[in-house]
Amino acid sequence: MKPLTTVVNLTAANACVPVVALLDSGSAGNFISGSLCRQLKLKTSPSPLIYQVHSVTGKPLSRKTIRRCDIVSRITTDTNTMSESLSEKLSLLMWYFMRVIFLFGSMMLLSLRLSVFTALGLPIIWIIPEFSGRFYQKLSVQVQESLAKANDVATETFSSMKTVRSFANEDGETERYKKCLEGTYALNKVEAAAYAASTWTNSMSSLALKVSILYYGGRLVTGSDVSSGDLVSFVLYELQFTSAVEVLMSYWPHVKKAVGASEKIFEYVDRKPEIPPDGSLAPPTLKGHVRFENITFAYPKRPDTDVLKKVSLELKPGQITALVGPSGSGKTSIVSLLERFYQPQNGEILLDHKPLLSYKDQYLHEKISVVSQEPVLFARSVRENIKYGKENASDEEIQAAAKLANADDFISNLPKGYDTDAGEKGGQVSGGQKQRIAIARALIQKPQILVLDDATSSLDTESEHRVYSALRKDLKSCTVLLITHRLSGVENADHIIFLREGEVVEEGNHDQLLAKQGYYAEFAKQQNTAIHRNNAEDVTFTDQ
Ligand SMILES: Nc1ncnc2c1ncn2[C@@H]1O[C@H](COP(=O)(O)OP(=O)(O)OP(=O)(O)O)[C@@H](O)[C@H]1O
Repeated sequence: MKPLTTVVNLTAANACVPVVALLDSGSAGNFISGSLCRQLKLKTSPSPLIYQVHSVTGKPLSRKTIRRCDIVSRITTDTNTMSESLSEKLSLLMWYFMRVIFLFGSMMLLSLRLSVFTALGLPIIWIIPEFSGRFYQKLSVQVQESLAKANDVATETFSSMKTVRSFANEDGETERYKKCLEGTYALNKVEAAAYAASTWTNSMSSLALKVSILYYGGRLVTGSDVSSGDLVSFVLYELQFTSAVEVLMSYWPHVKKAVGASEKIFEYVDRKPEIPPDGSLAPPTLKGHVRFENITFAYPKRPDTDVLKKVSLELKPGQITALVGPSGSGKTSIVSLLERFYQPQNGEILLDHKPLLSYKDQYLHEKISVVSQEPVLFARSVRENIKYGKENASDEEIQAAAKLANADDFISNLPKGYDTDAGEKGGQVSGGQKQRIAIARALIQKPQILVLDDATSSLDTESEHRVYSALRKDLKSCTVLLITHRLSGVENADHIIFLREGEVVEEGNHDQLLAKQGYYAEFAKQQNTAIHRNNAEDVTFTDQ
């Protein structure tokens, strides 16, 4: 790893350089690879963001919520520290340790008194580096944390570049990044000073020991207790001995640090997820009948706020069930529970009359496909995006899924058709096109339960209608949960559940709910008013 100061000097010059520099240096800026995650068997659990943050010495710093980037940089830093120390420094430490033993034995053969005198002086060269080492170690943790923070800012800025630019806030972000780097730089200077001071005190203490041995040895020679030849041999051995002890001293903090880092890594590996382990059920056929029974749920971050209160609902196979309600009423939370990302505090979720908990996690995620409002596409071709998760899908299957999602026409009109690059996070296709590719990606899995969480919000009414008609025709036995704010979508549903402040307040079909003149009727009225208002505005605009 390059010295940190080099990294910081590089980073100060240009906002783009540091990321590269940090990545190259293999320091906290590195991203953990998926394979490493798998090797460490890290579970991306629902409450993924709650971890205990530890210093590299393994002591808990505080129980707080940290971001993914923090976890990523912490794990990469710790794994780097551990692998470096174990591969190189531990073997050197063992070699020097054997050397110290051998040299001290030889010294004892030459003069027992001088050897005892040397041994008495050893604590001096032990204690001073121990204290300076602790201080240095504390500082290096701070430097790593500060680097991780700077890296967070860079990552966030680059991944939201469009938003940054549209608010003309490039300078603001550069300033934010600069401030983080300045903090790191300041810490680096202190770290460098501490390093110099500890090296200096180490050398001075061992020099003091050598001088005292020479003085005491001289007196022993004068008193004829030791021959001058033995003293010379002893001093030669002692020089080797102290330099070996110095090397041991300098490597010791690294090994201690590696022990702390390894404790942390194994703590992650052995971490017990806050949700109960999954079951073993993976039946060959699944009907897709879902029941929520008296579900009460609060997010771990806000344990006092129940977002779902005694919710009971049923999703039947072959039916489209629409979940409607004001923003924040808990619709997406229901999906998260169905995906087993969280565990409800009370109540039970049943899938085909068996507790959701008894199913294998992977099986559940194969059988349940969720398309969200802002699906994530990968920077690969449209074809690769559609067959994501089903790598062996044939071209015919890809096209069939795209047709179902009403995406085939626009994909065929793209410059390279299905081989057109979707761009980073799907940046080279429109919002509606992105949603249709995501729906095709979900459909190719042939899920038994399909959840469309505002997944057609960017489609025009005509395209939306075509998607629903195709779904209705093709997914006859599939359970569809449709979350939408648009009346045009809800009207396609067989059953409608109205959620308000975490409670099911009404359910039935469109006509039944309209007749009730309750919340749903009000929702429909508002939608119609909005449509009329939009139409009127369009007319006025055209007149002008
Ligand atoms: N990860 C979270 N941690 C804590 N609270 C959360 C979390 N996610 C959502 N909430 C809160 O839970 C409540 C329900 O959110 P949810 O996303 O389920 O609502 P929604 O009905 O899907 O809203 P929308 O229609 O706007 O998507 C909201 O008050 C929200 O602030």
